[in-house]
Amino acid sequence: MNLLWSSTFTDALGKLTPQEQKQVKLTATDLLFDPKGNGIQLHRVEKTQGLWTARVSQDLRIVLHKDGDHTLLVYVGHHDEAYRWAERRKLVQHERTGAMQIVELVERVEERLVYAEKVVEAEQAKPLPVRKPFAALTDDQLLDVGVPRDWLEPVREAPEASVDGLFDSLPDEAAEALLDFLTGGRLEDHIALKAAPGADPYTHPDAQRRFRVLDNVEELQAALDQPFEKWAVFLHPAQRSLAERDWSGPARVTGSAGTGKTIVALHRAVHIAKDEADARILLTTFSKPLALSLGRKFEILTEAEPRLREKVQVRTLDQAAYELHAKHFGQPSIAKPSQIRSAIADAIKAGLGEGLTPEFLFEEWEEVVDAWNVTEAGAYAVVPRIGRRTRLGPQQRDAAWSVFKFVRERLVQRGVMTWSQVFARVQELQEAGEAIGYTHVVVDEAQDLSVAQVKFLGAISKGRADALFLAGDIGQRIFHLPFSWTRLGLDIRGRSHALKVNYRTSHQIRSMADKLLPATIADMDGIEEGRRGTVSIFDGPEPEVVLVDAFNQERDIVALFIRECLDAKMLQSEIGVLVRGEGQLGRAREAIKAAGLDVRDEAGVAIATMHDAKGLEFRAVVVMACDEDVVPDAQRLATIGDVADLEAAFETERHLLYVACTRARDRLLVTGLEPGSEFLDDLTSQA
Ligand SMILES: Nc1ncnc2c1ncn2[C@@H]1O[C@H](COP(=O)(O)OP(=O)(O)OP(=O)(O)O)[C@@H](O)[C@H]1O
Repeated sequence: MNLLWSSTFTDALGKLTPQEQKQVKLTATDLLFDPKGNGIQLHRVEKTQGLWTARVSQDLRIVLHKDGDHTLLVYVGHHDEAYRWAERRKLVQHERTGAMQIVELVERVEERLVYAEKVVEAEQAKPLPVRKPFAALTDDQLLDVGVPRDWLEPVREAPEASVDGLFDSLPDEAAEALLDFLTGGRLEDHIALKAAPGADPYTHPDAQRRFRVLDNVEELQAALDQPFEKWAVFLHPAQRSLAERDWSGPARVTGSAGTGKTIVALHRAVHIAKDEADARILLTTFSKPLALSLGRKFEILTEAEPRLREKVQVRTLDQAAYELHAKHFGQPSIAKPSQIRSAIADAIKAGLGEGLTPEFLFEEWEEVVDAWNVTEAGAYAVVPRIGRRTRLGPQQRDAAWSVFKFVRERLVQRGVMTWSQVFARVQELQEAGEAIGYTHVVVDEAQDLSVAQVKFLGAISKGRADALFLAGDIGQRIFHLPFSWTRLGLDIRGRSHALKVNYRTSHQIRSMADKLLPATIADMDGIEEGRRGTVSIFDGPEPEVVLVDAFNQERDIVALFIRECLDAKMLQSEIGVLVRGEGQLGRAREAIKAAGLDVRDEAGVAIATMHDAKGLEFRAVVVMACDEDVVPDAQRLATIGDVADLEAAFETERHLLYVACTRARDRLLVTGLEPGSEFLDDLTSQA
């Protein structure tokens, strides 16, 4: 006997009070021990075959589906409402795909009446004919993407204005396919897998996104104990397949912001931990706040199986390299950027680096000399100056090298080393076959890896086919100039796959943010990432872009927006105000104060720079201070020493605005002073 639960049960449970949730937990646990429900009062739901209710308390009922070997928890709610829910649904195996679906009954009569009324009204007013976007689709086309047979006609008859309601009623796989079709995609890209005859309808990939088999009582209790996170259980088939595949080499999951790449990385780590007895996994990312957040999610995911935690370490990649260095060579003392700058300044004072600016030399050090760990003049003459397009003649190279030699000597004198040097030494360990303590590395936010980090990971990927799994979005690269991974020994060609369902951001906000980036972005290895064809799973209000003439006008508009969000029952902590840099944080604070709130309140409205916002999400976001000289950051662009690098830096500024806008779930407001950031023209374009 199998006990399963569905995502609809999870949603309904989340709406009950903690006290009610406890009562449900007791009854659900009883059902696990007694799936036949002998000791529990069960009642058949008269109008629907296979559905029953189980009594939790005088008022609460769990709705169950019982069929052969399976008992499925589908819903929970107060008596009348639970029955109403059950009477309007049935569970059926889809005739074409073989996936089990919860199908809403089509209320044909009622619909026809409403529709007829609309037609009459429409005739009276003589408006344009009603557009039905799916009218021409055949039964086969619709069945192939998982539309239930009962819904073929209602789908074809649905007027464009009512498609949102239609999508709410359809199984997710069908809704996603039709939504993509509506926005220019192809239904052929969504043809569902067909299960083998006689296969368990609950194990179909589309069924697994809504149903979960409970293996043991710990799993049920863990799921019921805490505010239940859907991502921990109900993966999209594409997410599950990437997390659980047997990869033949290093692999990468891509996808635009909010498509669940982090979720896949987490599930990948858990999958390896479950699958491989001797696995030692490093689950990592680039910043401490992101590593903390990854760690918290990992705890949630392993709630039912805490023993898996012994196999996984969550920390930043720098921290992991630091620890390895400390263990094998002693604790490194890391050089600060200010030390490098002052060494360059001293070298110039000493007459070195003739004709080259300190800024150019610093960037050359960061992007080329240190990044590639170039230690000799000969190597500098041949190093691929990727990302640097200003050519250096032999004399300039010599002049530059004299500075870098000086800097290297200075670092040795001071007993400090750069991160690149730390990674290079740890990489040598790995290449020499020393056990570095990790069998697998799972990296989130991989678009922002440095050259030295990619080289190190490249060495790890040689160890075993499935040693390395990366998650990242090239469109969100905000820290480094682009470079080729393949040239550094990390080859993911043929193993990079994009996710297309956005779980975080409303359709309206995502569509607007997408306009900031081209439809396709290629990385330096020529791997193309198509960004179109992504669908959001929910709708929301249109985002707004407002430009004003004065700071106080902007402040008042933002304050009003925050008040509106609070009136709409959002918590303060669910609202974020994001700005380009430290210099604009004051504007954010003023707006929050003007909304009558305390800026020091830890649980208050969050304020962050766009860089720090990476990895965060809020129900409402204000991207503030998008002025002409702030986004892109005019000061930063002015200090770029290599003129040819300007273009690449300009792109990272665009990425930053994309990252900021895509932190929003339901509401987005973008503000600035007239004439505003040039990127806002793209954001508001009609294309
Ligand atoms: N299968 C799922 N079911 C429910 N929610 C999901 C699922 N996958 C992802 N989410 C939710 O969608 C949101 C975005 O997920 P996640 O942070 O993994 O996306 P991402 O692609 O890594 O985003 P970014 O590129 O902005 O870092 C999160 O709130 C996450 O919990």
